[in-house]
Amino acid sequence: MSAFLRLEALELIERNHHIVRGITLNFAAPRTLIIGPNGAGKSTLLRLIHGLLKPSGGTVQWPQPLRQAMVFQRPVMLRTTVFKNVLYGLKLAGIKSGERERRANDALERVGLAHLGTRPARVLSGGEQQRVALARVWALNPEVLLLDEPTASLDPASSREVERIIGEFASAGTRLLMTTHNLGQTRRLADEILYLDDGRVLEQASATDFFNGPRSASAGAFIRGEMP
Ligand SMILES: Nc1ncnc2c1ncn2[C@@H]1O[C@H](COP(=O)(O)OP(=O)(O)OP(=O)(O)O)[C@@H](O)[C@H]1O
Repeated sequence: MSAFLRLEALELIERNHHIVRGITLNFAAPRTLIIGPNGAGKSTLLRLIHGLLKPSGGTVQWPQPLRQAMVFQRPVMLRTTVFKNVLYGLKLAGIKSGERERRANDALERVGLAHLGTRPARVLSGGEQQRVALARVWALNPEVLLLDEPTASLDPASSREVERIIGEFASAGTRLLMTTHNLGQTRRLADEILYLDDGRVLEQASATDFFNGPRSASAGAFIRGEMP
């Protein structure tokens, strides 16, 4: 597999604090899950990759430009209907009217919210709002989807529904880079694991190898639930 994304000596320093410490690696797997203890730098790494933060050093290289989208732990809903929330992203992306409506309908269908299209988005439950956020990115047909703890604020049933939709992105060929604290979810979704601790990548391994025998003491403790 050839890399679709390369990080070269990527570094982020904020107020003399090293948050990302010189990460060099290639991404080639369809679904990479980024895990590690609180404060390891997982969210920061995703933000650097998506261009939301400017690195202090090093580079983020896309050998071929890919359409990217990102989903956050807490979705931001515009003060309008569910349908218009999805339409708006398409408008920003320059998709022409007509095509926008078709795509928005298709995306809401895909996440199981077609019946809530006329509802104000901000009155929906957290789980439903996250599905609107996923519909918004589904409509944009991203080639890479970055997800930062997308189920962290959700109850188990909503989490599973969001996980199902994330699986649909993968089935449609969208590459996934995702952070989570849920090890069950990691096992269900990951092809590859990136284990971060204190701004460093301690392991990059297939999910099978990682769970069968993590090489670092930190990852071993993390899997056993023994992190402080
Ligand atoms: N803008 C900033 N200025 C200073 N420190 C920051 C900034 N952003 C993040 N940090 C610190 O960098 C470290 C990494 O944060 P980050 O949110 O990336 O970790 P994480 O692995 O995603 O953690 P969690 O699992 O708790 O979400 C933390 O110690 C955090 O407090």
